[in-house]
Amino acid sequence: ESLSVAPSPRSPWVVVTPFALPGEIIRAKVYRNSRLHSLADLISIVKPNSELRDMGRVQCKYFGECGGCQYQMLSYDAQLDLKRNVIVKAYTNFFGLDESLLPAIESTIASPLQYGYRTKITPHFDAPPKKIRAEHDNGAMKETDRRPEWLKIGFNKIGTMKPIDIEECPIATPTINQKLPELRDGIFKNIWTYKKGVSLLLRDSLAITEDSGEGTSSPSKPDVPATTDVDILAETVEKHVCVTNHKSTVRERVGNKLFEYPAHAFFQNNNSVLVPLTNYVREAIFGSAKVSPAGEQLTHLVDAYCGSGLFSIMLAEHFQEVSGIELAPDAIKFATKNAELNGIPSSKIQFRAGDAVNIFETVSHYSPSNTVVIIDPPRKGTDEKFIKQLVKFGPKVVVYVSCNVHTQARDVGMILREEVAGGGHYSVTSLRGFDLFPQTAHVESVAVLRLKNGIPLSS
Ligand SMILES: C[S@@+](CC[C@H](N)C(=O)[O-])C[C@H]1O[C@@H](n2cnc3c(N)ncnc32)[C@H](O)[C@@H]1O
Repeated sequence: ESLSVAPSPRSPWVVVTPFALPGEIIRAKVYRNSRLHSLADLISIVKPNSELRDMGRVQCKYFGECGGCQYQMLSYDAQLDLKRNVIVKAYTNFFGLDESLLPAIESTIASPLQYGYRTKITPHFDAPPKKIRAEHDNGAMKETDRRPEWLKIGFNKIGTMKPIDIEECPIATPTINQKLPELRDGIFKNIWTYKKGVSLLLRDSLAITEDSGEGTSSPSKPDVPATTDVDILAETVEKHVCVTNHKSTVRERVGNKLFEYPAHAFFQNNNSVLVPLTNYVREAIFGSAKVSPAGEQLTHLVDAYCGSGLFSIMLAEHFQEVSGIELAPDAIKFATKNAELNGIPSSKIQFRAGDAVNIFETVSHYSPSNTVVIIDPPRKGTDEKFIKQLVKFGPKVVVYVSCNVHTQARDVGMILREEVAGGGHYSVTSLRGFDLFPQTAHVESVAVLRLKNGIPLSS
């Protein structure tokens, strides 16, 4: 979205318009007025910012209409720069402390895939409108295998809650795009059976074959218990399939590890960036030479908001003991299963279902000065209760991974303000974006905090 400020003598007034870039002169039509700002549709670009905009880069036929990927006219480097600015602005507005307490915000780390990366999409459609259903029920309408004009299966039109029809999604993986037409055809054929709108699910998964235990696979009975089996799987089973049933199991490979999770549950949506992301977190903790800065001995890991165990399992080999916590019980079952799947003994890694704040009771035997806590909460961020417990525990290193840099900036500010029980404060030692969502305005942000004695705070 672009922000245009109405010229004086008007009172401060901002017009929010999608798809416009800094420095452009645009013609826009206001469709809604709110307090201190209006929302507008872009009608035309009177003077483009030709340094930034190149419409030849756009790869999606729905660009400008679909609310999804607004950055396609930008070079990838410009997208990464803009995302860095989002982090700078979020910390300027929400950190709540002096910005001199922050390190230089480094350049955003690129995604290896910039299209064809999304492993999950959820197109949706509305049920037949009443009038049309009445016509159908009266027998006044012919059955058809083709999509009726009123039926749109796709993503919301920008600025609305109504879907536009989407036949392909260039940011989704090829496996998902191959499945989409078949799924859409099934809906055309059965549209009169839908009384309500439906959100579809398409997830890219590695095939789980007979050999690898499909059908027998259950959280309590791991289908691939030993590391050697994982290696065999790596060579033999890398066929991708598209999972559409919310209750099915999805399997993904991240580096030399395998992860399974229920199709309806959370998993990071860009597989291509997960090795760079988890390597980055490892290096942020231990230093690039795997030598911990200034004689730190980091032997214990706490993974708060652990989902199905991505960070715990990817980093387990670098720690003596790992403990994860997550609210969703089925994600925890899969995290435990994933540890087994990758040959990590239960004596070393444990996962618990519960609110993240409860983890500090269960790791009271961990020595804080040897402990790293990873926090990866949902968009709303973490909360004061968790932060108070975190600081009371006082781990040596905190890595805060976030898909919402605004709540992250607020939470990091809160952590820095608290004084640790044994004295000292946290300081941010690195802050940088990760591009999990190329072509879109979203950015993942990773902040690394270390406990220092006697760091002065200015607010
Ligand atoms: C952004 S996801 C991160 C998951 C995992 N770290 C990963 O990378 O796959 C956030 C997770 O936090 C979980 N969650 C939400 N609220 C929570 C809470 N109060 N305590 C613990 N986990 C929570 C969600 O179920 C979700 O799995």
